[in-house]
Amino acid sequence: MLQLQNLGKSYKTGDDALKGVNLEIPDGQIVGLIGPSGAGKSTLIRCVNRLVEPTTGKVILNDVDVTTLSAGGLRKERRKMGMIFQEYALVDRLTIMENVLSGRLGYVGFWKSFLRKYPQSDVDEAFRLLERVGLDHMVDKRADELSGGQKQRVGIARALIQDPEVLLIDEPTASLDPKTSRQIMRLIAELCKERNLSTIVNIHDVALAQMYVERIVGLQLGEIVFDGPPEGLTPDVLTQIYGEEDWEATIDEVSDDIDDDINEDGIDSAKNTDKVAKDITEAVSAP
Ligand SMILES: Nc1ncnc2c1ncn2[C@@H]1O[C@H](COP(=O)(O)OP(=O)(O)OP(=O)(O)O)[C@@H](O)[C@H]1O
Repeated sequence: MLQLQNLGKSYKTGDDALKGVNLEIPDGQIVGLIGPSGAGKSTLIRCVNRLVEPTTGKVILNDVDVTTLSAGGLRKERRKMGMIFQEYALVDRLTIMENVLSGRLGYVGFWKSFLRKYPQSDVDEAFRLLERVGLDHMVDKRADELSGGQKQRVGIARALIQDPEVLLIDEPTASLDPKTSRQIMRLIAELCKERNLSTIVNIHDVALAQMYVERIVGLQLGEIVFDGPPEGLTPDVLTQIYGEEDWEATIDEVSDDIDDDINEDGIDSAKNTDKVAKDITEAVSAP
């Protein structure tokens, strides 16, 4: 169970990005975080693993108060928090297998990881995970030879090899085409259930969120203004979260033209930003 208690973040610029957020996410539940640009979605996700330091409140993961941990304690706790990024944050020149194994960095230490000396059990688990995400036929391919959808599958396997208790997912489909986006969201929802993970997924696409998550939290100006099942997102509620728009049209987009071609290529508009690279390093870095 992940609990956020009165979580607040004020940036030095004076922006109050989060204003006393309270949220409980049981094991195995996937929560879709929606809201307009600037609502505080990324800030909330990054406060959970303290990539952004909260100003007030607590983050409690299975009885551990993450907010009061020392640097060493925090590094250990972050092993339990898998992160998945919009721009994948893979190392282009490494293979799929090496990228997945880099998720073990927090366990094996930097030098062993640098020299690629992973225990056989980690390699076996990486194979299992790559099979689960549908990439076991291309383990030796370089990351920069992959489509966007394939890169995100590697990102998912890398997060899972940490053996996390929580998944924090920031815009996993924003760089993907609609069909690949559905495949990735479906995979995330399945894995969350299979592994009993508390999951927060920050997602811009309301229709996509409605298809794959069981609970939606709507943020506006750093406050929760909706918390309920996808069916509760009526045009009135959406107007409250986002402002005026033709919401009937948005909700109608929820069609079920899904297929099972998991290796379908996605649009890869990835431009790995320094910020994301820094985040992933911090999120999995060794003690
Ligand atoms: N590093 C920062 N320094 C100062 N202000 C920031 C910083 N990061 C975010 N903010 C501010 O905090 C608020 C919330 O930003 P945040 O990125 O969390 O929103 P968001 O809902 O994720 O937006 P988007 O959907 O556009 O990514 C905004 O007003 C933003 O300008």
